Order: sequence, then structure tokens, then C-alpha cells
Amino acid sequence: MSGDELADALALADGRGGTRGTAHGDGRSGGRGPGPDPRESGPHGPHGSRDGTRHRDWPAARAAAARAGAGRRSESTAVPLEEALGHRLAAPLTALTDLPAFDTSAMDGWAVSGPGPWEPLAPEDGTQDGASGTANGTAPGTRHGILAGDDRPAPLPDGHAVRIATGARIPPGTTAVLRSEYGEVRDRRLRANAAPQHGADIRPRGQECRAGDHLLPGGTPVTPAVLGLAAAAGWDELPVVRRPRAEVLVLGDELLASGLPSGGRVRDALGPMVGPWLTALGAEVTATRRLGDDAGALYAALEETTADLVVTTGGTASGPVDHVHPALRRLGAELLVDGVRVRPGHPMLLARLPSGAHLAGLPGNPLAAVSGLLTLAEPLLRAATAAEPSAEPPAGSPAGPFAGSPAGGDALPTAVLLGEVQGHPRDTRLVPVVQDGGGVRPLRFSGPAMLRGIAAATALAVVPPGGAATGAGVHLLRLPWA
Ligand SMILES: Nc1nc2c(c(=O)[nH]1)N[C@H]1C(S)=C(S)[C@@H](COP(=O)(O)OP(=O)(O)OC[C@H]3O[C@@H](n4cnc5c(N)ncnc54)[C@H](O)[C@@H]3O)O[C@H]1N2
Ligand code: MOO
Repeated sequence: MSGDELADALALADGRGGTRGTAHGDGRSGGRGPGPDPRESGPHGPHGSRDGTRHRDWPAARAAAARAGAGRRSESTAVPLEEALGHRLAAPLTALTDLPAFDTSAMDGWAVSGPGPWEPLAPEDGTQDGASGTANGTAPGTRHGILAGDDRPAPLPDGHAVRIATGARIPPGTTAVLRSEYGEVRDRRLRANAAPQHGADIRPRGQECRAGDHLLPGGTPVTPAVLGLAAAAGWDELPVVRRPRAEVLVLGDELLASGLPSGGRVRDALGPMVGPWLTALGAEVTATRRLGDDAGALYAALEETTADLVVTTGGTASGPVDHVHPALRRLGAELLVDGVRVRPGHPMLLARLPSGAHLAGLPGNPLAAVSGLLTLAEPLLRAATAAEPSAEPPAGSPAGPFAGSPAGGDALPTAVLLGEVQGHPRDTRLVPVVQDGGGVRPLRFSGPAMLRGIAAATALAVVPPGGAATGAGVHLLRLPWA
């Protein structure tokens, strides 16, 4: 970020306006809505204050959002594997079988019994057909030897060898598998160019897990790898936490749904962004609606919503058409967070509607909206989709560089800053950064109204009040896709 951009960002964040217009509020303390609300009475008026005295610290805001989500933990439901991607496991994933389920060859080669040389049971070099056979079960000496998927091969007598494929069952009596490149058949004898150790290239039954073992803790996100593991371990349906339903309400008459900015109007950047972002955070987004600056439409939408989480964009400040606070007051909503000491995004808010649904009010400046998503929506959704608390530590649980966090109890990764970040004197800053080798590099174009930085970012760095020097360790809010 250039000096000018930073000055602009900080000026905006301070409510000094920067390059922004002055349509939003007069900067006086309090006075955001018509009458005081007895539940929110205080020295700075009903719904926060311009001097930030009612604003929460950033870690406290995240903790409040997490508590709100934990209070509305979603129920679990069983879904077929092909529908489970992106959900969270509602219970620990246990193995329904040993893995491997039977002793398996790890290589293409020969199963051998005892020390070599061995008498091969199958035709070799493609010169013969047919089988030598053995006394019981499937004759191991068939045309291709033992293949993956063959049932119970007959025992292998001492001093014998049989062709075997990777993944095939090991015949009883086998002492090792000799890789095809390590053996040669000459004069109807299989000779090894180096004697295989006992058990070589045999994957013993249960090597990865035993039936009943816990493979992953409840709450783990179902990734493609988890789907593969679940299938291998015998699951057809998975118990997952139902995704919270989220509805996005985009506010602002100045927004255009297509084309170029014109006539003082700008493209809606948040409508296309917030829904997919919530999806990436684990929500089921039921709708994104553009309501303009229609206070009645906003009130009706909040009164009628069936979502678990309503996310509004814009209208959080105290301008003449900023309708979020008045609508919440009129509904009798409970404000859980009313402003956060974070830049950008300090006017963000979190409320509980009388229906029990939550509302995350994201400020309209696009990067401020991202800040609101990661400060309020992310912890809320994570807590709402967590499995029942268990004594078990989560997989890959924080240790070393991941230990400890200022962020409301959740552990955040850390990284070394590869450039200085000027801080806000009192507030946390969230700054787009990109992973660069072992550290993170702050990106330019990270003013509150800009998305150019965050679109190239892999994370937001959490910069404490006062700033962070080059080489300092900072916590990271990773982007869900990075
Ligand atoms: N007197 C004060 N004014 C403002 C303060 C303040 O402390 N005192 N805070 C500023 C900060 S910081 C922010 S952030 C904004 C938050 O305002 P709102 O949440 O009410 O948002 P709007 O006024 O509706 O919009 C602000 C800005 O963002 C643009 N915007 C809104 N929605 C979208 C969208 N979907 N896509 C693209 N751009 C959007 C809008 O056009 C405005 O330019 O308040 C400051 N004011
Ligand atoms: O500057 Mo505002 O902080 O864009 O939220």
C-alpha cells in the first residue's frame, strides 16, 4: 500500500472521510436513530457511538460471534458420500473395517515363501499357459498369478513363488514379496538379485487402522480426501452437521447489477462476493437479494426470514439512508456486537433477531465487508457447524507456530511479515497479505473501498494496534480457498 493509500485508509477508518464523500453521518456522538432504546441505553445513545466507546475489541467481537454460533449449533443429518463435500463431520469418523482389510502386496512381483531360489507356480515369461496349482482354494498359478480382487488364494508352499499384483491378497505362507524388477526366472527357478527381507513389500492387515479406530474428529470439514478415506473405511453415508441457511441482503440504491459505473452509481461488488464467500465458510446460501435503500423492504425481509444467518451489506453507518440500525430497533433485535475496534470495517455489527436468527451487518465499503465476514460470520458459522464438543483434540491440532491466538479462543496460524505494516493507534488492522516463501508480504491496494489487494491475497494479517515491523510474527486469517 502506498503512503497515500494508507493515509486514505486510516482517514476513512477514522471517519475523517479520506477521498470518500460525506453523505454518511455528521460525526457526532450517538444519534444513529430516532428514539433511544431502553435496552441499549448508555452515554452514547442507543446504538453505538462515533468515538467507539461501545465498540468491542476485535478478539472480543470474534468470541461473541463464536458464542452466538455455538448457541445455535446445527443438528446433524446423514447424507450420501456424494453430497457430503463441504459439510463438517457431526461425529468422529471411525473405521468400519481394518485397513488394509487383508494382507496385501505393495508391489507387482512374486509372493515368495522361504529363502530363494524359488520354484515359480505360474508360467513365466509368457512362454507357457496354464497353472501349476496347489492343493486348496484358488490356484495361485493362474495365467497372471494373483490379481487384486482375487478371493482367498491357496497357501504358498515353502520354496515356491507365485506372480502377484499390487493390491492382491497375500497367500498364506508368504514370507515376502519380491518386486518384479528384483527377480529373474531362469531354468524354471526364480532368483533374487538381493534377498528380500522378511515381510518386504507386504502391507499387513490393519497397518493403517483397525475397525473401530477414530480416523478423524467430529467437526472436521469433509474435503475430497476425507471422502476418499470415508469410502475406503466402509462408509456409504456420513453424519454431517446441517449447513446453516444464510440469506444475503445487499443494500444501496447506488448499486448497479451490470455494466459500467455511470451517473454516480457503482457496480455491486458485494452481491457476487458475499454469497459464495459464505458458502466457502460452510453456509447454505438460500438467496442474495438487492433491496436498494428501501427501509420497509429491509424490515419485511428481516421479519420474514427463515435463514439462520442474515448478512446485510451497507447501511451500517449513520447516514440518512443507513437503515440497518433502525430496522433492528424496530424489530426489537438484540445487538450483540455494535461496532468493532478493527480497520477496515469498524461499523460492523451482530444482532439476534426475535426469530432467533442472527444478523451480521457488514459495512458497505467492500474490504470492510470482507473484514466483517471474517470477524463475525466466520466464527459464528464455524461454531454453528462444529460437532458436539469432545475431549479429543482436533486433527492437526495447533502446536508450535499455531499455538496461542488473540482471536477469541480460536487458534490462528502465524507467519512472519516480510514488510512493515503501519498500524492504527488503537484498533486492530486486517491487511491482505500473500504467502511468499516462509513469510507473508503485505499487498498494496488494501484501502477499505478496494478489492484489488484481497483478490490477490492468501490471507489477512492481523496487525495489532501500533503496527508490526518487518520480521514480526502476525496471526493470519486464512482465506477459505487459499
Ligand atoms: N460520519 C461517518 N461516516 C462514516 C463512518 C464513520 O465512522 N463516520 N464510517 C465509514 C466507514 S469506516 C464505512 S466502512 C462506511 C460504512 O458505511 P455503510 O455500512 O453504511 O455503507 P454504505 O454507506 O451503504 O456504503 C459505504 C460505501 O460502500 C459502497 N458500497 C456499499 N455497498 C456496496 C456494494 N454492494 N458494492 C460496492 N460498493 C458498495 C457505497 O457505495 C459507499 O461508497 O461508512 C463510512 N462513513
Ligand atoms: O473504513 Mo470502513 O473501516 O471501510 O469500515
